[in-house]
Amino acid sequence: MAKKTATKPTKKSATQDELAEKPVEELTEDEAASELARLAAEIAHHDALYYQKDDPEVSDADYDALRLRNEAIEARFPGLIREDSPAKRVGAAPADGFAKVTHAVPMLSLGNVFDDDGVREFVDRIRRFLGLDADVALAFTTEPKIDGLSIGLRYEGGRLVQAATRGDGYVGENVTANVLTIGDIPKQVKARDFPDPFEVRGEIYMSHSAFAALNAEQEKAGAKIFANPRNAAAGSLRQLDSSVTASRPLQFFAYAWGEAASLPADTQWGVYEAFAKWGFPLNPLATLTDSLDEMLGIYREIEEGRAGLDYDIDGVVYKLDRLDLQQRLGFVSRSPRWAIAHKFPAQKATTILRDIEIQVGRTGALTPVAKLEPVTVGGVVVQNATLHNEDEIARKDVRIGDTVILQRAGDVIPQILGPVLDKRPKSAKPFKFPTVCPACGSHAVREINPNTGKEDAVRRCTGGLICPAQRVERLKHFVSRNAFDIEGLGEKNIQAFYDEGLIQSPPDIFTLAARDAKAEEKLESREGWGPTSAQKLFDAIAARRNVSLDRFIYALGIRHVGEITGRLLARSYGTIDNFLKAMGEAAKDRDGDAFKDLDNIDGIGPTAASAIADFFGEPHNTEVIHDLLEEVKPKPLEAVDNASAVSGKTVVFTGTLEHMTRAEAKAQAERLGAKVAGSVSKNTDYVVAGPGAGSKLKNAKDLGVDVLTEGEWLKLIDQ
Ligand SMILES: NC(=O)c1ccc[n+]([C@@H]2O[C@H](COP(=O)([O-])OP(=O)(O)OC[C@H]3O[C@@H](n4cnc5c(N)ncnc54)[C@H](O)[C@@H]3O)[C@@H](O)[C@H]2O)c1
Ligand SMILES: [Zn+2]
Repeated sequence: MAKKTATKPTKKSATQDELAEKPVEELTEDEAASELARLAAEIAHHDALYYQKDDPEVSDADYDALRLRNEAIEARFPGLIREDSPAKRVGAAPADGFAKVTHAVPMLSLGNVFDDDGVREFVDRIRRFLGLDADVALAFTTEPKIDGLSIGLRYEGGRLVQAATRGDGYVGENVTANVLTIGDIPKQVKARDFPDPFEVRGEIYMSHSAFAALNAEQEKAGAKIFANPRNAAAGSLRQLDSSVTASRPLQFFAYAWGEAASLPADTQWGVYEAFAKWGFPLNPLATLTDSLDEMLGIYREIEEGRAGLDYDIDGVVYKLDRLDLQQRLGFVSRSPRWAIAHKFPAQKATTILRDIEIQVGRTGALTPVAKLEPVTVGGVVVQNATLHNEDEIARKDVRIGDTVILQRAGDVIPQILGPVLDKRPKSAKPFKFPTVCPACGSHAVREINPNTGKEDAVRRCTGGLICPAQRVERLKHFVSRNAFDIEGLGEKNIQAFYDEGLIQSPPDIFTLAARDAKAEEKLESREGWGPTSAQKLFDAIAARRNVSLDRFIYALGIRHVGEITGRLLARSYGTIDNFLKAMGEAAKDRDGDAFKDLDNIDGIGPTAASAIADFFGEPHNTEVIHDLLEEVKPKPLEAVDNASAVSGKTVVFTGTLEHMTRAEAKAQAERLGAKVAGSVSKNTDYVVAGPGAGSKLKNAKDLGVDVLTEGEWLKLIDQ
């Protein structure tokens, strides 16, 4: 187990922050190298969140700014371009859980331009590359750039045999079972001229209406809310269970191809026509033109019609029509020379930030929401915008009363880019993020990630059992199968009893029968209930008054305490009284022995240890537990052998064991009443050291702890 170190948040050093702000022209070579390293790491981090988890933590605009800065620095210092430069990469490698598919033809990205000049240069560059004069007409297809995720569909003998995501462009994820559930995508193409094999490529997307319906359902179920239709489409497609994908309405447009035995035409447009004939959906706004002015005109038409479309688009893609010329032009780095995306500018507006409201989610996360003077951005009235989290507010230094710049990009939730400093009222003070939960008054804390030593961006309420924002979810967890497992008290009944005020917190469950006996309106007279079913429920509840200690601990819903940790805690502390006493002390003093012992339990990491101490440091929680214990007497996990020679002793195993695995040795020791710790301290009674034992053995010797061989240990426990 990783030892707990001083977990002060490691703040980015001022120099690194300053560096990030420095104009590219002023960077020294050393600074540029360090900036490029930082950008490579930061962009890789965002790519993993965006492409693998479908859960970005910064807006696309912020992400694009990182990429642009990387490009600018690379352009000035070409000698410093890194092997792992983000400019050379596409997407992210496949996530775990999916089989990998190597693309026969790489699936790359597209270059971007942001204005008419960019498009002009793109066309000029093509002419220069091909050595064509300005009077030679060049035809281009124009079509909306769909904001979804690309997919490669491989057909053999006309049958869809494999579907793969783009991944890192070379290796994608096999999502065939999921794609088979998408109605838009032909599973079999009978046409005789359909190439064999043939890989059709295009975009999978989710419509606005489907997205809104999905999020409404997710919210009802307390599940993850998707930031935008793109994330929802990607999250829905990249499911390990294809029945989940089947329940999400995904759609498809074809616009490209990969490996092909032959092609039905020698132009992009000709292939599109064949796609349509074979039954693949083509975007109805796609057209063909041979004039630059017309391309730009079409761009504007599509941009104007954008708000009326039922799906997100973020630009227009131009592709050179002739395939022989595409072939000659080829690719540069991560994009083709013969195609480009003309991106729409993000829609921006300024307005006044009236207030910052803190919402508490069902997991206790505190989210700041900007309350704005209503303003129209891109045809939509906006009154709320996300501020993501505490650090984001501080970084952007947005204050209540500020005039702020608002942006609605492909994202459905508008973003605040920053304040207009000239318009800042004198009275505006930096926003103080609350450290108590606005819903229940409990402490709200930021966890420390033990791997990075950094604070989690999210602040969470610790009042799990009493926080109204979290209560129902906690109650559902409390009665769930691996916790109290009360038959007849499932999620539906808990919700109903909660809504009616019958059960507000766990102790109420156990007073239900007594209250019902006195009540005028009895449970049995409710719709769907009767005397038998009511009595059955009361009996089921009564049967749980002696639930085992591990279930009891797990039921409390402490963050990072799952069933296994619940069991470890129950084993280590034996009785509820011991446990509560130790946790009370651990909560009071993070440097004290009680906390160290907790942190030392083999299998409990520093994150869980802190979360447990936070939980018991919150008086609201201990009050609920106190009330609960008036009703419930948790029983120790399993009879441990108190008469054994090692009962009550603390033992540490280290090195290789020969007669049993580490897990077996641990379980056996615990059965005999010993505590198994992960590291050696002055409280350790025995260290059992096998071959290869290292620092623990040394610590034991330094501290004068008894060191046993495996054989000596077995003798001691009489096995
Ligand atoms: N917020 C974040 O953390 C984060 C992280 C990574 C990427 N991003 C965002 O993702 C985007 C970059 O992703 P990218 O590398 O996939 O590039 P891209 O999405 O800008 O362009 C390439 C993609 O466009 C798609 N496309 C849609 N319609 C098309 C059409 N008609 N013809 C051809 N291709 C079409 C294809 O899937 C293709 O792979 C940016 O918008 C970026 O902001 C955001
Ligand atoms: Zn709360």
